[in-house]
Amino acid sequence: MTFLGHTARKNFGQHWLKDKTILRKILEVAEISPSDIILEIGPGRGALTKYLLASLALFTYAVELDRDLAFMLRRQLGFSSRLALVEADILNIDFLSQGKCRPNKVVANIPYNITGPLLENLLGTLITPAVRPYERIVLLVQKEVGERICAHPGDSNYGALSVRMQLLARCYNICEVRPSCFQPPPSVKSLVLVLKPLPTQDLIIPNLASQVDKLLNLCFSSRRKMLRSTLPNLIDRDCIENLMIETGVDLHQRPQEVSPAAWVKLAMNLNRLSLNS
Ligand SMILES: C[S@@+](CC[C@H](N)C(=O)[O-])C[C@H]1O[C@@H](n2cnc3c(N)ncnc32)[C@H](O)[C@@H]1O
Repeated sequence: MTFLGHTARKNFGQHWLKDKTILRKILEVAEISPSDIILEIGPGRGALTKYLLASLALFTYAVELDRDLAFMLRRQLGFSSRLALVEADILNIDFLSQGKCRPNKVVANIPYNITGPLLENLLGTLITPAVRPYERIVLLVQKEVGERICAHPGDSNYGALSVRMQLLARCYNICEVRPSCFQPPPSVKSLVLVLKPLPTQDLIIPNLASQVDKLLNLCFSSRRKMLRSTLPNLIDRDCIENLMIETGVDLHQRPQEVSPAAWVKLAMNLNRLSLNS
């Protein structure tokens, strides 16, 4: 697919969003107000950027890796005093540590091949979460990944990613996006995902987070086993009954059935048991 002589680059995940209903939906769920400073990742040919410029947003940073597209966009939209077009790899930029003019929201149709590191860049990790997180992150992601992030205990796709993400942010699956909404169409379905990072006071402390991390790695590596069969790798078999009573978590469950809050309770008690021993 060529745009002003530019052929879409597969390795940069270039799929231009052309469906106006989806573009409007993204803007709607971003809930943009006049004080918002937006970060757009990968403006590409500017489909979403134009909507952001027409919105109430105070200012938009658009970060594009592709030099040719950045050049074309600068010529097309560079007149706007409410837009800074940054030619860079988003993974090398830390907007969160900026001062007063830092973006407070992210709105983007991202290249799917960098979803994992990008989420880490935007939210931090369970052990080292972003200190002053974005208020709201609206992303188009691969449907399968978005569904895993938003999955509930008991869903077939609920896993360690769901728990880690839900302990960092409220996660909402807004709507599915068909491949035909893009040009060229990607080979996978997509969805609009909204993440509302939790305020710092609702995050778990690093010590506890590393225990949760350890628990998730251990238990989800044997996802068919009941917790009471896996946990003796971490604590004395004799403590299992106590752990069940003190946490109220049924250890006959498999990891896929355990809620994020229950993982935290388990980790808290494991921390205590290991301090006592
Ligand atoms: C899926 S396209 C979206 C384009 C446009 N926003 C749209 O909706 O039509 C992803 C865009 O991200 C850019 N991109 C890829 N990797 C990037 C990175 N590491 N940093 C910044 N931009 C990147 C690509 O060049 C491409 O323009």
